[in-house]
Amino acid sequence: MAYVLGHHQYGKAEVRVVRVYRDTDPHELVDYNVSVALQGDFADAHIEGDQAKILTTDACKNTVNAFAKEHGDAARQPETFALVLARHFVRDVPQVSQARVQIEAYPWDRAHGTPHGFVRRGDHVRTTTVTVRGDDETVVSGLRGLTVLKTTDSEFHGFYEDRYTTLKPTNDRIMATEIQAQWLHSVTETGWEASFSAVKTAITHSFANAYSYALQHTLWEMGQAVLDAAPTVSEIRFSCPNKHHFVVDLSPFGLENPNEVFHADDRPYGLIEASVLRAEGPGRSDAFDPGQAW
Ligand SMILES: O=c1[nH]c(=O)c2[nH]c(=O)[nH]c2[nH]1
Repeated sequence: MAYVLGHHQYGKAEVRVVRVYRDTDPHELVDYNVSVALQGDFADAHIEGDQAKILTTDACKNTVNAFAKEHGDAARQPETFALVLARHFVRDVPQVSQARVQIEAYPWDRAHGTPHGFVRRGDHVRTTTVTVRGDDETVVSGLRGLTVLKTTDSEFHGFYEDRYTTLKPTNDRIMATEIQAQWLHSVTETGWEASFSAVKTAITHSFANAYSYALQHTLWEMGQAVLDAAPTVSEIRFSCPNKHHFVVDLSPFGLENPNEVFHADDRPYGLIEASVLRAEGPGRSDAFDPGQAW
């Protein structure tokens, strides 16, 4: 035959499951969007139309929902929930050789101290990508949608110029971005919530405090801050749009504008991406969500 089947995987994407812990007072909840991708002995489904080895994607969805009850404790953290799910698919379904479970976790805050009222927190989404292949397990945590801005301590000048370059150099500008980051752990067990919080704090602290000569420079500073703060993180990858803020020309109105009034442009945007990793650490590119622009 002239053709061979290349990479293939399948599963259920975006199972929206909310788990309420009613046996606690006050109630607690987690709110997840779970995607499962399986690899294994599935070529016959493509080539022969033979479904004998296909665990249905419907069963994948059912497993996610059932595990939210049966493994309620694990479900409290996205990383542990993804681990029990991925281990199940690999260990209990013989034809599955690799399971990747990705979870987006939507944070909720308790409303006004009530035991059962919540307000969805919109400042970021927490993410995880867990991959299990035999005994090999990788855990990547992440966040997206974390929008940050600083009103000064950001310069951009000295750049290469060609005949199409019109950008004016600046010694003082607004810098803003919507941070998307994923970081690889060298462990599969830790206090996931505390770990997430330490990384998020390192990112925002570094963004706010480190003097910036470019968004590229800020990614490098934030990456180092995370590796300093989290000894069990071996690599962090950033994908950050430069949310340009342009100084509005108020001279037609006889007004000066010393960096006070800006137009917040939404597109196009510079997209700056970088990975920061420990020099001695082994790279595990296969652990990361390829959905991020890598
Ligand atoms: O921080 C920046 N990095 C760039 O590469 C770039 N390019 C650009 O036009 N503005 C900026 N800002």
